[in-house]
Amino acid sequence: MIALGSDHAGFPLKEEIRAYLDSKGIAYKDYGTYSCDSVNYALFGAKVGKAVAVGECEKGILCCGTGIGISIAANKVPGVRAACCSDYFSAKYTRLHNDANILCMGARVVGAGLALELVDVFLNTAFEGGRHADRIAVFEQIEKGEL
Ligand SMILES: O=C(CO)[C@H](O)[C@H](O)COP(=O)(O)O
Repeated sequence: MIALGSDHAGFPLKEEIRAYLDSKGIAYKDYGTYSCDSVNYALFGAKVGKAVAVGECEKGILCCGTGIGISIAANKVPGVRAACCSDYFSAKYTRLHNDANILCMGARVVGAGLALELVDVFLNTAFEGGRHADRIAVFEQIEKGEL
């Protein structure tokens, strides 16, 4: 299950992604927003972040204007590793090396064609583990205030 979310600026891109997931038969839960009416992106970053952190959804996809604000919000939720990406290499390597669990994109940055390529590689690339797992383990220590 994929958690989807956006603010008003990201809403049109979220709708493109929703249609793409439908066409691929990939299950998702849409946490809003549901129109172009102005909203606060942090609320939707938090909703999707929590859904992923508690295991309700395996991964998340978030869109705002830049992808940055909504990624900052999602990353405040312990257990979330949200990556704001606008190129293929980063979307691939944030899975391979960072085990990112939320992909964030800016609807005012990337077109729908590129965004769907990023979604595809993000959802279909496995974490490499090994030396990268040791590095990810430090995130948890930071979250617990141990570092
Ligand atoms: O990108 C964003 C946050 O990082 C927001 O989508 C953006 O700030 C919204 O701007 P506006 O209210 O002018 O539509």
